[in-house]
Amino acid sequence: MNTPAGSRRENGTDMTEARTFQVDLRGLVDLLSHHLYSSPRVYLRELLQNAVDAVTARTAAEPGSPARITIRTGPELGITDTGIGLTERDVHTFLATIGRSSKRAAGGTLDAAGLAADREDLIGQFGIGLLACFVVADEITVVSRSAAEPDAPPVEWRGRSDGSYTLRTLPPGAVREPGTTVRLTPRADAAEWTGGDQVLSLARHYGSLLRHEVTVVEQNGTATRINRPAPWDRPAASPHARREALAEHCREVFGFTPLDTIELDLPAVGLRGVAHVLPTPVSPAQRAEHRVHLKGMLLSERAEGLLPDWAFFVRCVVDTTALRPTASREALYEDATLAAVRDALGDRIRDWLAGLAAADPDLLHRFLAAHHLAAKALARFDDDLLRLLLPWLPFETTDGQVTLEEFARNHPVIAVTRTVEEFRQVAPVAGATGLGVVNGGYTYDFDLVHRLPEIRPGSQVTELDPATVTAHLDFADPAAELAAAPFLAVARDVVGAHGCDVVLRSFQPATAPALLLDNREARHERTRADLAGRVTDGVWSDILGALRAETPRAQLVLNHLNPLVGRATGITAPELARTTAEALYGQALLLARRPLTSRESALLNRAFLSLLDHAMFAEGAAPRPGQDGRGE
Ligand SMILES: Nc1ncnc2c1ncn2[C@@H]1O[C@H](COP(=O)(O)OP(=O)(O)OP(=O)(O)O)[C@@H](O)[C@H]1O
Repeated sequence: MNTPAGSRRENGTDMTEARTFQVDLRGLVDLLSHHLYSSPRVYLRELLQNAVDAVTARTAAEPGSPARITIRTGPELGITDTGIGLTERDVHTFLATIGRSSKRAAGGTLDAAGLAADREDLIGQFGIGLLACFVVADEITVVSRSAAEPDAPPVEWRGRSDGSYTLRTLPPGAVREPGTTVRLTPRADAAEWTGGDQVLSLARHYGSLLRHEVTVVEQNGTATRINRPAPWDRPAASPHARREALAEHCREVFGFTPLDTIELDLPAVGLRGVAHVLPTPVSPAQRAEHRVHLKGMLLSERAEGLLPDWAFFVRCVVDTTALRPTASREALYEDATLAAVRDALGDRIRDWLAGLAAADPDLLHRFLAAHHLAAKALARFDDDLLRLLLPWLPFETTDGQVTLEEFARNHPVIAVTRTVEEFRQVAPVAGATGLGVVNGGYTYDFDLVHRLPEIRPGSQVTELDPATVTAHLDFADPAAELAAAPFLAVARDVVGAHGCDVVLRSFQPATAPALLLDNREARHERTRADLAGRVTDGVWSDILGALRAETPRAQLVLNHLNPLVGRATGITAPELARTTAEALYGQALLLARRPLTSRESALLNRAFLSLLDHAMFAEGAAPRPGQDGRGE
């Protein structure tokens, strides 16, 4: 029998032996570099972050103490801070224990070593950041002198990627100032991330908004300060100058000149920043990505979830103290705080929009020209915004692209189509008859138009159906109707097989021979009819048949004013009449711009070839085979 792991059997009793997990550091580093972090470059962010936290902890305990961070590049990379430093005991407890952090106690609260610094002010929390250095180096050296215990001897810790470390204390004078220097010699395969230029640009990338002084000193001695106050914290001579400065910042960060910049300030979560409004339309499907800093340090340039989905027309840069990072520190942790921040920022953007409607119609027009879709999405769920924005929102109508307010003034009854395709079919004809139709086929438009009577009492909105359009078309005169009767009978026979009725009317434009009034119900009806034809089961075919009797059918309206139709209604030869009816129906189908069924394609094909045949063998053309006069 197997002995359970961790227990031994001695003299018939179980002896349980406590063991400690062994951690293979190489495996852990591999995990971090390949599965947690998006790129080896994060090593610099982790080093900077530790330095920033150390300085924050010291200045909290000792206000006015030096607060400097210096990164030195060259064959060896070093980062020195004037922060809180470490004693020998701290090194064993925090630095050399993976997963232990001085910034968090076992229970998640502030650890004693967190000193006077509020947890809110520190960036680190997981106790794994330093491992990121092993992604670019095999050995890290940390030399530190504690500010909390200035009499404790300075210490030198050398940690290796195989998991071993050495620690020695240094003579008291070896490190003059409290603080810490971390040094590493990059591996040859990491040169790409550790060269002077690269370190400078990485430091700028991550640290541009850090609140303590950060300087990069290159091998040739050039010193560059990489951070300055956030653009929203910089003083400006006037509101105009401030707007200009924020627009310039947007160009630097995002590469576009914003239509406007909305300042963001949520003191409850220590959030400051800006939302830049995009000057051009953007697909709502495109994820809006924002630049998020946590306590100054860049978390992500592509953070999602900061704003509600509808706010896809802005790009934000924010710095916050209360949001939590994921362990990779490259995304925001989705929690109740993030949800509350998202709502609050959404409200702020909504207020900006409401402010425009009240105070800056010109800017509102420019905004809507680019982002009416977003505005419509928003207005649909927000009654106040609907009231504010509906008069300004453009819609496609039979009077062209106009606002609903304008359209409602000219049309007491507004008909709205459900699909773009329905609108395309009827718009030219309905427009000519004076019927006011709005294209409700675009996202949100159908719902919004239906809400018009709430905002504008007295206006009436109906859904457009084929019967409404035909009711607006003039009848052909009785004599013409009578003369066309034989052709119409043939046409009804041919087109009726496709679930479509045929009528003769007079309408403008006269250049249009026929109009196909079709809607979704009529199309479903055809599908049902098709199905009923195929279903042999008695009960089902009865049910489908009953349904068919009640649903509207499509209508082919032939235009009596059109010269071609005038000639067609005079055709007496039955074959040519059938082909002509098929061709007129086929052309109307094509104008409806919707996918054709296989039966409809076959009809078009047949009509086209028959007409070709007629044209080629008409009087004066080559005789048909078998009719070439040779009496075959
Ligand atoms: N420059 C420094 N000055 C003082 N202490 C430091 C410094 N760098 C690291 N430490 C100590 O080492 C500990 C571990 O650092 P590490 O970067 O691994 O984790 P962390 O910063 O606590 O958390 P995170 O994994 O979230 O970065 C820190 O909690 C801190 O006590």
